[in-house]
Amino acid sequence: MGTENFNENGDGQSESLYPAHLLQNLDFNKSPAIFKPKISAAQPGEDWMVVRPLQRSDYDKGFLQLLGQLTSVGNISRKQFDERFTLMKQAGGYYVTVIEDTRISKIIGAATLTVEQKFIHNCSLRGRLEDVVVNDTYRGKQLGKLIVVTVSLLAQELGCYKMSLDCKDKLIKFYETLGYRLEAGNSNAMNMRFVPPTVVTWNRGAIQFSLKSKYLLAILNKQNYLNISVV
Ligand SMILES: CC(=O)SCCNC(=O)CCNC(=O)[C@H](O)C(C)(C)COP(=O)(O)OP(=O)(O)OC[C@H]1O[C@@H](n2cnc3c(N)ncnc32)[C@H](O)[C@@H]1OP(=O)(O)O
Repeated sequence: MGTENFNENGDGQSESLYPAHLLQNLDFNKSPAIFKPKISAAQPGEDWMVVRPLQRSDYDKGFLQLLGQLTSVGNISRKQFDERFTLMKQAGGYYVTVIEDTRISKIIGAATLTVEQKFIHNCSLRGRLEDVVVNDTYRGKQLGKLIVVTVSLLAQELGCYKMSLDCKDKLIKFYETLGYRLEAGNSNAMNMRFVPPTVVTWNRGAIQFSLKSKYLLAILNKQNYLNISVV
């Protein structure tokens, strides 16, 4: 994906992360998920609801606050959001997808498909499902299923040979109804957590040093350049 604008309204505000038309022809009959009543990304069942790619203007539509119902997000400025949006778009492979309640211009559901480029399996593509969340006042109305099936079908459409996810045990049943399987001998998620860099400020007369990496500090300490420790 290049740096095309994907600004389908031409208003400068609705620049999309990826082309919105990719969601219009997804065949929901390919999914084992049961929707009662039947809905799809193109026809989500309510005229005030739209399933679409993340847009730059979603900073003002509560997208980050919605992610806050999933995990800690931090205090992200508009500039930070803009920069991350631009980097994701330039890199390609990021399909952050949202559901908007257009009556109140609020993002009420989200899920991300990331597509990895591989050498294995004949230079294949692998999809990963990340950051699935539905606003708590809209849960239990099929929106979780809708957003997950949307990005899963998108992964298939883009040519991924498989799609993987990590989830809490209590959500295994939810994902099984959507076609995901625990594979015997191949269903362990392992993590290595990295401690965020420690900022240490060192005052020497009028001069102030700030070191952001405890590893750099450790090296300097070892060489006797500094005699301070990480707190
Ligand atoms: C890969 C990842 O990102 S994992 C992280 C998942 N996200 C979270 O945990 C964030 C907090 N939770 C949520 O946002 C929501 O509860 C979601 C996204 C998990 C589900 O959204 P909803 O809109 O409520 O789901 P939806 O209405 O489509 O429910 C589908 C089915 O799953 C079941 N289900 C939904 N949530 C849960 C849950 N937490 N535990 C068990 N079953 C659940 C529902 O009972 C429903 O079953 P049914 O079809 O038999 O009636």
